[in-house]
Amino acid sequence: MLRSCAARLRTLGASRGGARGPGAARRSFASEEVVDKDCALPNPSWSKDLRLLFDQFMKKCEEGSWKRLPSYKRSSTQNFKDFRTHYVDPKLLKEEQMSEAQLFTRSFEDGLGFEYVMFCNDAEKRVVCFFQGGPRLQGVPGFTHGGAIASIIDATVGTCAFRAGGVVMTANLNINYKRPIPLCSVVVIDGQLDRVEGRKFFVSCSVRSVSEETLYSEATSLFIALDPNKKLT
Ligand SMILES: CCCCCCCCCCCCCC(=O)SCCNC(=O)CCNC(=O)[C@H](O)C(C)(C)COP(=O)(O)OP(=O)(O)OC[C@H]1O[C@@H](n2cnc3c(N)ncnc32)[C@H](O)[C@@H]1OP(=O)(O)O
Repeated sequence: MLRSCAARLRTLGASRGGARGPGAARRSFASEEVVDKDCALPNPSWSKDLRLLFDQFMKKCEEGSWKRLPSYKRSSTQNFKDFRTHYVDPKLLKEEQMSEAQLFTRSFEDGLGFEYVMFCNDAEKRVVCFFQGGPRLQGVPGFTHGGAIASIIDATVGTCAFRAGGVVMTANLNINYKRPIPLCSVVVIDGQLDRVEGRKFFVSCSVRSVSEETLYSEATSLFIALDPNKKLT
């Protein structure tokens, strides 16, 4: 699996006209189309497994019960603009740093970090994420770092809570790591909103292999919908 992952990355580099120096990477990053690119679509680094799952669920979207969630390096939706003005103390915001800010799970070059796509089924209160962790997410040799797994779990269960409760933040995330995830393999994260108590959204998820034979991790979480009358800091 690792060899095919490295091979895919080599072709990716070639398809981009070879290696790029940091300047080139930053130049391409700075251009608007890169920042506004929908990252939740296939790119050359996606494995066959990830493309197959994507195609399967795109068919479900045509049937109407599921919806693919676009994903960007930076979110310019009104929700997040309100978030910043409403909840963040302007003294904490250093504009020059904020101009570089982007979603952590979208801050790696194609294929090196988090390759993923999420689909939601609001009727079932579910969000499913197909995740391929790249070579920059290594923990122990050959396996995905536990913090990277926690990040993609947080994003998946967080999106589940967000769809039900709007602007939420993670208050608690408990993960049981049952089996290590081989680096560059594809896993299925199935998030389910379990219950809502006022501003508290309880979401759980499983992380399984594509064949569903291996249960890698299980998690429970609590997200809190932000109180418009409370500052965060
Ligand atoms: C449109 C664009 C789409 C994009 C989609 C992207 C979606 C991404 C989604 C996001 C993905 C990434 C998300 C991230 O990565 S968010 C980043 C990580 N999280 C944080 O930094 C949050 C830090 N914590 C806080 O800011 C506050 O504690 C919050 C805001 C969470 C609550 O402070 P607030 O002052 O508002 O509320 P409260 O303290 O009155 O508590 C309220 C109730 O909750 C109960 N409680 C609180 N904490 C815990 C706990 N640990 N266990 C059990 N219970 C807890 C508490 O007892 C009370 O219960 P009750 O007395 O009412 O019964």
